Amino acid sequence: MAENKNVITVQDLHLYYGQLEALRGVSIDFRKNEITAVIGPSGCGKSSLLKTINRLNDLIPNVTVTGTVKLNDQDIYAPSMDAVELRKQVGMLFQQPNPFPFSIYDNVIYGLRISGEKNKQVLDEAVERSLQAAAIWDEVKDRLHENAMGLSGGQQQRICIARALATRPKVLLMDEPTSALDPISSSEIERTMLELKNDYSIVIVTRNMQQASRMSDRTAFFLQGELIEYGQTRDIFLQPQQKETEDYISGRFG
Ligand SMILES: Nc1ncnc2c1ncn2[C@@H]1O[C@H](COP(=O)(O)OP(=O)(O)OP(=O)(O)O)[C@@H](O)[C@H]1O
Repeated sequence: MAENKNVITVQDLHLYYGQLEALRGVSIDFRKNEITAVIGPSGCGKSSLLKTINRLNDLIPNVTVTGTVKLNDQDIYAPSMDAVELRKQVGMLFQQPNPFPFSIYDNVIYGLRISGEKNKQVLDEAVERSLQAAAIWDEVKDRLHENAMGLSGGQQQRICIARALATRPKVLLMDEPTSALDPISSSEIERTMLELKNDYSIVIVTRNMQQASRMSDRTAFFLQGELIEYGQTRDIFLQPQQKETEDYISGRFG
């Protein structure tokens, strides 16, 4: 059997906040070891899609989800799927870096500690491995027990990446991860992402068209809760098939 290249498979996904239909029958696959950019104007459902993939929408009252979302072959909405376990496999990064007000070390091991890991050697190794992968080890290795809130915004965001990586996720969801950062910190995060895609699959929501075009392998364009066009990033940017896509990426709306 051919190896499945998709890490996430979404089929006919509808998501309602009360009466409001925020996702209208979305079917999309995200490939392994690729960066996929999700673009579209404000309110088109980008964040809702991301939150559906690690079931963060479970926390919002009156949300209804229909359709299927699979992580490899596991249905993430199956009753047997534990949401905490899922979020270890599908990590998420937000616009504002959100480290906990603890030490750098305790931030990184957070997910391992809540799953009961107590072995100091295992935790120490996870901290070094994750901070290395998030490209911040050299900057913080001598201050692991200082409060993470004392770091710059870009450093905090890389601590959050390390925190997500510590549980060895399969997928990283990133919701505008650089939009609150200065240009230098943003390019550090971008460089980190390009290294991470060797080992992880990344889905990034971005409003920055340059970022989408230089970082991603594939791009998905959404409008009013619908997937309008999805394909190789160069095709979406150079030869969009839909007029709405062309209008959006050329800055005519949004
Ligand atoms: N918690 C919520 N309760 C009710 N409606 C919501 C909620 N979250 C999002 N919505 C609505 O769902 C629709 C899609 O919102 P979503 O945040 O997914 O869009 P987005 O494309 O990420 O927008 P933006 O680029 O502005 O962040 C919008 O109409 C929004 O107002």
